[in-house]
Amino acid sequence: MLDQTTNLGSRLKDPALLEERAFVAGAFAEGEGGTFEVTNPARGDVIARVADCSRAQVARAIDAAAAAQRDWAARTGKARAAVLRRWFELMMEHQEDLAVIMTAEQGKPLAESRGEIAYAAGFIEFSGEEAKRIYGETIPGHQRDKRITVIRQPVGVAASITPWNFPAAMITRKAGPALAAGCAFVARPASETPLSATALAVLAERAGVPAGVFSVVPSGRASEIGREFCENPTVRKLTFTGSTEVGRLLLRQAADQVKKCSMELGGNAPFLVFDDADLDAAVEGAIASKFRNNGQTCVCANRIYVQSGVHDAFAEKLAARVAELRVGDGLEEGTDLGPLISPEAIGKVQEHIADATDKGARVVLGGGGDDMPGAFLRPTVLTGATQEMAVAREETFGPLAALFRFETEEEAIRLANDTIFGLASYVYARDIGRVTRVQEGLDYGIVGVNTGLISTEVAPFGGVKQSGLGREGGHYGVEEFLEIKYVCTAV
Ligand SMILES: NC(=O)C1=CN([C@@H]2O[C@H](COP(=O)(O)OP(=O)(O)OC[C@H]3O[C@@H](n4cnc5c(N)ncnc54)[C@H](OP(=O)(O)O)[C@@H]3O)[C@@H](O)[C@H]2O)C=CC1
Ligand SMILES: O=C(O)CCCC(=O)O
Repeated sequence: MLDQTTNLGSRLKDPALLEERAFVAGAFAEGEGGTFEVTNPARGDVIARVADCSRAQVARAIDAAAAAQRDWAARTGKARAAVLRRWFELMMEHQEDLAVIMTAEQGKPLAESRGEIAYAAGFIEFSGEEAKRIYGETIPGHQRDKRITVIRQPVGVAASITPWNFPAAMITRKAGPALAAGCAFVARPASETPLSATALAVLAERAGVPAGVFSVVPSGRASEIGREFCENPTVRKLTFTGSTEVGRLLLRQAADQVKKCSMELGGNAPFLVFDDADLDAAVEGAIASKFRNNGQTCVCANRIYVQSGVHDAFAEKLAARVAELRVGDGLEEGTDLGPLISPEAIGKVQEHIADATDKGARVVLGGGGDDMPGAFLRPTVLTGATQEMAVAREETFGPLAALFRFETEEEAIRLANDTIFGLASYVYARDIGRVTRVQEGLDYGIVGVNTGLISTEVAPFGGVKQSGLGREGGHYGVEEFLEIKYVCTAV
């Protein structure tokens, strides 16, 4: 173990949560592929060497899941709920340690990491409660001697591939509902952020999740593990969060076995501010949405459309608020914006800024050229953005607030929908008729009305168009892990 790892461990009340091994079939194990390095994006130093699971090791985790699932699925919903409740409680008891681990590997400020742990634990809690309510149905028979019943059963072994931007919540948002439904689960975390996942495994074991029901297989070989999940017939459900590009690839690979898939893919969220909006609230909403996780979420406002009558006032207020945001190491209290996940991620933001300014946009604050070391980037606000710019077509995934001007409601809806994506969208207005028309006109899976924060474990999160398939959260999330069986009985 490296010095920095030891240092990180010494910050924890429970150093056993800092786990570099994989969790396969109920046991912590070294990686058959050796190890891969995890770095702290705020400093660029190596903080851990984590087990690099081989494809064969992942196959064994899948076999163990299949074996463990039979008993897990046979338990009552109440019994599964009790285990999930304990897992939730342990996450909250260790919230601070889990947050420190997350910030060290991901970079987000501690306050956001604490928030993510509560959010992540919420999925385990909520899904566990839903385990008791996996109801069937009776349907009046189509003939005098026929009785029709519908039952819901677990889909089988589920496997996940998740990104680095929410190292805990993207796993629990899938694993919680899967376990509630009676599935066993194999999680492959992003190679940048495996430590939050292995810490979850430590707590799952302590909570009494049976051996094999939840495995964590970190690996530096994403495409190999993706192939195993798609080609191994024991995996009946693949659930992925990440880029649309990788989502498409996994869908193609999963097609050969007609595997059930949930895909939570890229976004390009429009944030509409109308003339009648409460401007101060709209500015706060834009800050919350745009700069959460330093702009690195698929629901971050990517295109801020402001109606002409309030455009200049909004731009001025927004720039003033953004100027107050403190950039720094997420482990230091008071930091508002941590580093980006990697120096490469900075490149994409800078490209978007350069492309926009080349095409006529004006930088109001920031600008991307900076002498800060590491993966840091000061936030930028620019005006005069248009649909032709890269920032209008692709998600920036960074701290760039691009303002577009519009005149009419129809134009705003048209511009907002002018994208292949359809995950989250936001509207600030006070006229109830306008709000209703706009929320109905937006081709998105999620609409925030007069709020910039829409994420919660109780609601169905997911997108339309190329933003994905399926929903996560609430009872909808559990349904993604259930099959419907119709039974026709002659009496
Ligand atoms: N919808 C969302 O929430 C997210 C969207 N994105 C978008 O994607 C862009 C790129 O980010 P990035 O992190 O590279 O996203 P990716 O889609 O590449 O990565 C997401 C996950 O998929 C894994 N992965 C990558 N390639 C494959 C493959 N061939 N088969 C199986 N799994 C694979 C990654 O592994 P590994 O970590 O080893 O690369 C990671 O665990 C961002 O700028 C953003 O626009 C990114 C993250 C989340
Ligand atoms: O960006 C993502 O990966 C989606 C998760 C965002 C959220 O849950 O709010």
